[in-house]
Amino acid sequence: MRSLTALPPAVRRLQRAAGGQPLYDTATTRLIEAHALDAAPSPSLMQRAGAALAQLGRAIAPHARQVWLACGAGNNGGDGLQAAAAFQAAGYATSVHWLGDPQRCSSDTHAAWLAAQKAGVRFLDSAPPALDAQDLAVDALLGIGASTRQLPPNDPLVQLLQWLHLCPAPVLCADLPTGLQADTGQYLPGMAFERAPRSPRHTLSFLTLKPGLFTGAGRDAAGEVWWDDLGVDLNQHPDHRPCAQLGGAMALRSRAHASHKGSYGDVAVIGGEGLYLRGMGMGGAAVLAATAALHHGAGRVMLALLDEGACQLLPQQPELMLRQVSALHWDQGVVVCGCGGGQAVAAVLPQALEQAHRLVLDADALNAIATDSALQHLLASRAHIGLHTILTPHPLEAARLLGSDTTAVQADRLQAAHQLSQQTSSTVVLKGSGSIIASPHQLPCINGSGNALLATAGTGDVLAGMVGAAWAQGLPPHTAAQWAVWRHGHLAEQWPAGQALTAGALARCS
Ligand SMILES: NC(=O)C1=CN([C@@H]2O[C@H](COP(=O)(O)OP(=O)(O)OC[C@H]3O[C@@H](n4cnc5c(N)ncnc54)[C@H](O)[C@@H]3O)[C@@H](O)[C@H]2O)[C@@H](O)CC1
Ligand SMILES: [K+]
Repeated sequence: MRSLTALPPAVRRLQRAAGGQPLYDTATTRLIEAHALDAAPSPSLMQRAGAALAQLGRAIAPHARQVWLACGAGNNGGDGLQAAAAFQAAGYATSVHWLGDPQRCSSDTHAAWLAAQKAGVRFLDSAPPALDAQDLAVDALLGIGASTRQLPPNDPLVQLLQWLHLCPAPVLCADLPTGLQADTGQYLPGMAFERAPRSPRHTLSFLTLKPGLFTGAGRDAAGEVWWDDLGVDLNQHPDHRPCAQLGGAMALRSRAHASHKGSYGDVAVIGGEGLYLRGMGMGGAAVLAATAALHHGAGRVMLALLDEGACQLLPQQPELMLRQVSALHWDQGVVVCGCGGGQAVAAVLPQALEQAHRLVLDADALNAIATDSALQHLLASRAHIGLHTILTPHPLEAARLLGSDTTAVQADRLQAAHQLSQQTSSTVVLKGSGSIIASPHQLPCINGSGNALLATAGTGDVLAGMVGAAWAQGLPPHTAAQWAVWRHGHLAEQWPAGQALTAGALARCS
């Protein structure tokens, strides 16, 4: 049994329920650190970081006999050395690989090196001790000071990283997993492994929470994320502005007894290219979006299939009202356009872009807009005439709209979502691990829920329907997107073990 009662109040396990936590980029974290260091705190920030690592380490691995710490040459390594002194003082057999040099390190790290020596920590220069699953390893090689450089395969840092990767004991990362970039959630070149690590990961982030822990490769790299502000007030200076916030649990408003279907808005889904057009029926995607909108609380859901009236009734979901596009009321409710729209959706987009008051654009609608400058102009003009739009691209769709490529989008997901939001004056949901929600003039949000069960066909259509449902029920667009993305991920997290997640089942979940 893990006991977390020994943790000091400043060390907080990040609960998914704690949405709204501010996230800070490296430049701002450095500013906060500099202001804090100016006050010459005692104990020093590094001593606090080391003590917090040791305390969390003891909670993660309460039956550890041995603790091994891989410490780099910079201050991240200094945090590790302070932790080593604390582990040794607490009675653990503690050993360290340190890549630093007492003649060349910072004064804080020098003090940490002296503390570790005084405590009796063993300094190693050959293989690490044989650890088992009860023991603990600490990654204190690189933190926010990591920079791109070419390391030869026999470089000691590369070797230590490999040992950490193959280590059977859980690994506690000091501040950041080594090589993960704090601002983007991408690994530095040469620092990523193809296979998942052998043991669980925890990360204790110091001073601030960093966006890179929650998006891109960050969630896999960091494992469970913890945070210690080291006793520093992050709000002490107006320049300490977060770059994003972490999205968490949200609830829709409770329903008044005296309400009716009109109180919860309409969603109209347009999509589902017919089989006759190119031999590929895509009605399922539109049905999934509409079903999800229905099961997530929209008062009424209309479905306009782009199949020339081939489908006349949906016996499996009779609540969905079939409509022709010409019969839709563009000024009412929310229009979700694009799911399974194929090539047929291009024909309805001019009208949707010009007339739909609240428009969610997904999938093929985004692809059609990316290749048509007239549609791009219509999209960008919507905000100027009081019409609102939410885009739900995956990285490739975002790349097409931005005229870039997936690698560039993934290299800085926050920036890509921000740029697309500015370019289109829309709320953007950039999907993927750690989905980003960005809107003009709002702090972006990184969603904290979800798992790889969602990596199956149709889950994006379900999300588009859920966004539409939340928006139709009266949430503002940014909040509606946040709610839907969080809920979508949360449902996947709650999915019964051993049961396959299908988009159809997800759409019916609420
Ligand atoms: N100064 C302090 O008192 C505090 C420091 N803190 C820690 O300090 C860290 C930042 O320290 P630093 O600025 O020294 O940076 P790091 O310790 O993260 O990294 C810098 C060191 O790594 C080397 N390095 C960088 N990129 C490399 C690469 N690709 N391959 C090999 N070596 C590389 C540099 O030459 C330098 O020696 C934070 O992440 C945090 O862990 C925090 O605990 C707050 C308190
Ligand atoms: K680290």
